[in-house]
Parts: sequence; structure tokens; C-alpha cells
Amino acid sequence: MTSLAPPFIHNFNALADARSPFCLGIDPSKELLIRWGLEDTPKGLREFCDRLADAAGDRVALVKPQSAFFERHGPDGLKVLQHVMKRFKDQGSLTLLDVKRGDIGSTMDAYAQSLFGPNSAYKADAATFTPYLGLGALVKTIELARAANAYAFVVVRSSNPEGTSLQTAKGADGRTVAEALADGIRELNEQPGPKAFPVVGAVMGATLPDSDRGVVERLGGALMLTPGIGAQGAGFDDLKRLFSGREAQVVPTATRSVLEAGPDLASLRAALERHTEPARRFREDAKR
Ligand SMILES: O=c1ccn([C@@H]2O[C@H](COP(=O)(O)O)[C@@H](O)[C@H]2O)c(=O)[nH]1
Repeated sequence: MTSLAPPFIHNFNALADARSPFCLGIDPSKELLIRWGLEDTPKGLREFCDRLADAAGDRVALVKPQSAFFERHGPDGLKVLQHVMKRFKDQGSLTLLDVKRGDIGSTMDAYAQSLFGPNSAYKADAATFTPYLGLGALVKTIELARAANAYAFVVVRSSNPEGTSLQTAKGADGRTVAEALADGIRELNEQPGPKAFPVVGAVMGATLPDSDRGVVERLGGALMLTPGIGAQGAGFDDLKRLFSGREAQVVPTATRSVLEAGPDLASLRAALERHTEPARRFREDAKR
């Protein structure tokens, strides 16, 4: 299954420089479909996605459809998910499927094939994973991602307040769960070999307190996907607070704060620009 295409990290960096590092989340909830004057059906879902793709054009490096909002419409919803991923790929964006898979190793192999393998319905460029059955259970997934030149974002510190007590609990060696995960991700990315490029990133909420700077430092060269901007209360200033010095590794993402501007195309484009521009300026800071 080894792919000859350039690795995700290479493609992302090129697009982030040419467009913006901003990752557009796609969560077509019932509320949003109704707000856009659409039916809460696969037909409405497809119209929503097509309109969003029209608005986005070639403005974003990466899109992040949340699988749950497509799965809830059954098999026809999954066809729309396939369709929207292809549409954005055709517009030159990379696709990150937000599915947060996490299971024992043997099941993870099957999930990895379903996301990145030759028979995958989605052929995602990247996907999200949860590590609570152990980072070790994701190792084969990461090998498959590496072979396919894809990328795995592992949840380390989520944007929601409910995650904190679990993610900051300390193990016997004194490290928090998040610190131990960050060390494990750095080690996975530093493994030598013919395809020795970073293939594992971290989900690190933009809502996190300053005390999480230490986790950021442990991550080495991993990309950091930073949900929490907009609807969850964080802003682009929080990126400076948490990730300064690591600007080139940050993938700012937001969903509702863009989608709520629809269905009008001009309003959607303006909302998108309110996210792509500060994300681009933040990345530029790394070059100063
Ligand atoms: O820690 C995390 C990881 C993923 N998400 C996802 O982001 C969107 C919500 O984004 P908004 O910008 O708040 O609308 C949704 O798909 C979540 O599953 C997250 O919020 N936090």
C-alpha cells in the first residue's frame, strides 16, 4: 500500500503557505440545515456541502468533515460524505476526516484501512484518533498512515472542559496523561527509516490554559490541530498565548463560527476570511 505521493506534511505546508493554514470544519447539524433553509435529509445535506464548497473555492488548505453529522443520515449520508470529500479534493484542499477512532490494535488496523487503504470509501488525507486504549494500539494505524502518506491527529488535550481531569491525571512516573502522550507522539515522529517524516499530530484545544505550554513543547515537530476558536470561546490571540515559537506547526480550525454565516455566499466568504486571514498572519509570525 506504499504511496508515491508526497507526504501529508509536505502538502499541508505548501497549501498553508499558498492559501492559509486554516482548517474549515464541516458539521452539518440539523440546526444549521434548518438555519440555511434546507431539509434535514441527505438532499439538504448535499446542498449544504455544495454551497460551502462553492463559498470556499480555493481558500482553505484543509477541510474537516465531522463524520457523525453524515452518519446520522444513514447510507445516503455517507454518500454525501464521500461526495464532499471528493469535491474539496478537486478544489485542491486536503481532507481530514474527524472520526476519532480508538480501539484495540487489531480493530484499529481495520479502521486504518477503512480510512487510508486502497478500498477506502473516503481516501482521507488525515483522520482523528483517540488514544484511550493506549497510544501503542495506534502504532499499526500510524504505519498504515505513513505508507499511504496520510496523517493521524491524536487527541492529546481536547477543547472541551470535560476532558481536563482525565487528560491531566498523573501516572506513576509523575507525567500527566497528556505529557506522556506528547512524548509518545514525538518518539513516533522521530523514528528513523526511509519515510522518516512526521506522520502523527496532536489535537490541542485553543481553549487550554497556559499550563499546557509544557505539553506543546514535548510534541517536537508534530502538527497541532487547535479546535475551540469561535463557538467554544477561544480566539486567534489564544494561539499566540499557547503556541508562540511553534506557529508553523499550528493548524487553526473552527466550524460553527464560519457555518453560521450561511447560506448567503458572500457572508460565508466573509466569515471564512475572518478565519483564514488571522490564521495566515499567525503562521507568518514564524518567519519573522
Ligand atoms: O477537542 C476537540 C476535538 C474536536 N472538536 C470538533 O470540532 C468541531 C466543533 O468545532 P466548533 O468550532 O466549536 O464548531 C466538532 O466537530 C468537534 O467534534 C472539538 O470541538 N474539540
